[in-house]
Amino acid sequence: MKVGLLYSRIRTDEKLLLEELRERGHDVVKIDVRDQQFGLSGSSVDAAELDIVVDRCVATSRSMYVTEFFESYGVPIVNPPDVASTCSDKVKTSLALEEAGIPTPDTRVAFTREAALEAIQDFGYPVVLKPVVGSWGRLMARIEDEHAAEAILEHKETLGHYEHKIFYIQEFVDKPGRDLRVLALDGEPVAGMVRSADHWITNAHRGAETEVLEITPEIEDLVRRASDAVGGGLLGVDLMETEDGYTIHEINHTVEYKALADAVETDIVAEVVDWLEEKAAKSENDVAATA
Ligand SMILES: Nc1ncnc2c1ncn2[C@@H]1O[C@H](COP(=O)(O)OP(=O)(O)OP(=O)(O)O)[C@@H](O)[C@H]1O
Repeated sequence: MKVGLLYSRIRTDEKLLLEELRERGHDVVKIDVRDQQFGLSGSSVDAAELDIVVDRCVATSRSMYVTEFFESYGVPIVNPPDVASTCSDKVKTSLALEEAGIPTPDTRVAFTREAALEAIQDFGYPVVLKPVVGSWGRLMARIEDEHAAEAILEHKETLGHYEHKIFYIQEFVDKPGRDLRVLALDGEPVAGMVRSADHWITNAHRGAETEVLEITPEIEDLVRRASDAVGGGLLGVDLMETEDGYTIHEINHTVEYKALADAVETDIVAEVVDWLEEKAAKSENDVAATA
């Protein structure tokens, strides 16, 4: 198959994917989105010759728009723009999970400092404030008291880009020093890891320790439903443990899998490529059936 790889930086994740695709004899067209222009009916890349496109842009802004273009050029894309749009925005993700009846941390959004402070006081301390669009735990705050709340809200309102004036306030989940990441392909869990840290933000790239997560039927069911809720695809579903069971706080649409690949025995990159092959073949069959 001929695969278009959209990227702006080749990380280990992309290297692993490229290696697996090439080992299997697939033709890969590397598309550095920084060098391209995307027109309404086509770009300098011949989209018609691609069987599938994989979006690996690090910047959410690029990922959001470039997926729109390739979908409009009629190429199957992983992940499609509607999935990127929901997963890249914490408000949309929270609403999608809630609508699907999936446990997710209680969250409120406010647009002014005053309204945000009221919401924070309703939750009580500690409370979590997150940017609506963001990753790697950046610019997240665990707020312990009113003085800190006032200062952070003032800073965000005064110094922040307009997106930072959307205050996304979330209950603090008193998790046991770890969270869980499951990689899923159209809802099917491939592998999972536990990320443990002394810090309340337990992201792997911040140095959390990782170990294999046993995917229980309960986790499998939640991951499948969470994936369906945002439109499926190649996703990283993040869960936290609470006294009342799991809660899902995040679904990543350009998921990094390097840490997971290191933590588990499963050859996750091979599984991803198997799945891409199936997707490309299915799309070819669908086209043939309608021709
Ligand atoms: N409400 C919460 N209560 C307690 N801890 C939380 C809460 N929300 C997030 N965390 C911790 O912070 C980490 C990062 O949170 P989140 O995934 O929402 O941010 P992110 O910037 O989207 O990170 P990533 O891109 O790595 O998924 C989580 O893995 C978890 O350890």
